[in-house]
Amino acid sequence: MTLLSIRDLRTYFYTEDGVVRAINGIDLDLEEGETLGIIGETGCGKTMLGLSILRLLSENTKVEGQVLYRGTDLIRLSKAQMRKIRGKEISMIFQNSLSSLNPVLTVGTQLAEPVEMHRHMKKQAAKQRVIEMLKAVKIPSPSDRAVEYPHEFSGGMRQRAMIAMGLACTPSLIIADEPTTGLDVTIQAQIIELLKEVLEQSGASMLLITHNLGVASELCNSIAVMYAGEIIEYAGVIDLFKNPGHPYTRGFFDSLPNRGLKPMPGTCPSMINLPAGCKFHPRCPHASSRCEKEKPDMLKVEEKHHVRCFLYD
Ligand SMILES: Nc1ncnc2c1ncn2[C@@H]1O[C@H](COP(=O)(O)OP(=O)(O)OP(=O)(O)O)[C@@H](O)[C@H]1O
Ligand code: NI
Repeated sequence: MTLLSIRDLRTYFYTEDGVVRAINGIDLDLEEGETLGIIGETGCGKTMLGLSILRLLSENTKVEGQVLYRGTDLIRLSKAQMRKIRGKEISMIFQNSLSSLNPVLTVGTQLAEPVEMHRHMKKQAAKQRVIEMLKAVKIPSPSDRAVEYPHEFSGGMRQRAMIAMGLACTPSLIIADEPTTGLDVTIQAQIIELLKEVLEQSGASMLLITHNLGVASELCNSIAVMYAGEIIEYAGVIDLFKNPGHPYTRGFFDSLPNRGLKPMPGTCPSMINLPAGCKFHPRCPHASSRCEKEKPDMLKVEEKHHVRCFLYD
């Protein structure tokens, strides 16, 4: 069953400098129980995609298209209806756990909040649930830790607490934005193991936003590669690593430390002045005059492997 269907999603910011086109027509399907990775260079719109799905954007933003969650278009829900979905049906685990947690509230109080709100639990029951949650993410002495403040937690423990918060109301979909970034390698591995375990136990689907390909390969079934607010390649995880099709994906892989550290020439285009045609053409070693004028569709190179590039036309 398809849990989430995104159709022609577009997210624009209206700024003094002009319109920032952060998401430019994204189509994606996420199946029940699937983990889909969203990868790409910094600034390509990964976080904006997550925030657009949950409608966590500021007033100067316009979101167009459809985000169908179990057939309901989230874009068209009222703010009150959206609040009922957020945290309960779909939750988000953010990049920086220190800035996402409130420094003046204990970890336990913060974890209890969504439980009390969505599950209508009384204070005492919610407290019990918080301790269970901390236990589930393997935080030692959970009842002692629940009364501590975020700064008393180490980075790894805080990220565990964030995951616990994301799971508090047993959501069907978790959007995790760089859940291991900033943690040292050993802790990173522990958090990946923990995410694997919780996904297996809960059966939840996950949209995993990351530029860490190691993390993506450990957790994802399939991967969508983003460039300048578009998906330019989509494939099963093994297929993508074996046969990256888009010149951007290949360049991105080659630029990584474990794959040669060969820097890709140029930078991501400004989202205010996007190039015509294929948005990657100014940086592409294979660009032809067609690429300057025409935007390629997603072309099928193999079963479940699509690439937005005329090389496959
Ligand atoms: N509030 C805002 N107003 C205007 N532009 C914004 C705003 N927030 C983000 N942007 C722009 O939207 C684009 C996409 O940003 P986004 O944060 O989604 O990138 P990202 O892929 O998540 O990058 P990173 O890997 O660094 O987290 C960027 O060009 C950014 O400058
Ligand atoms: Ni981001």
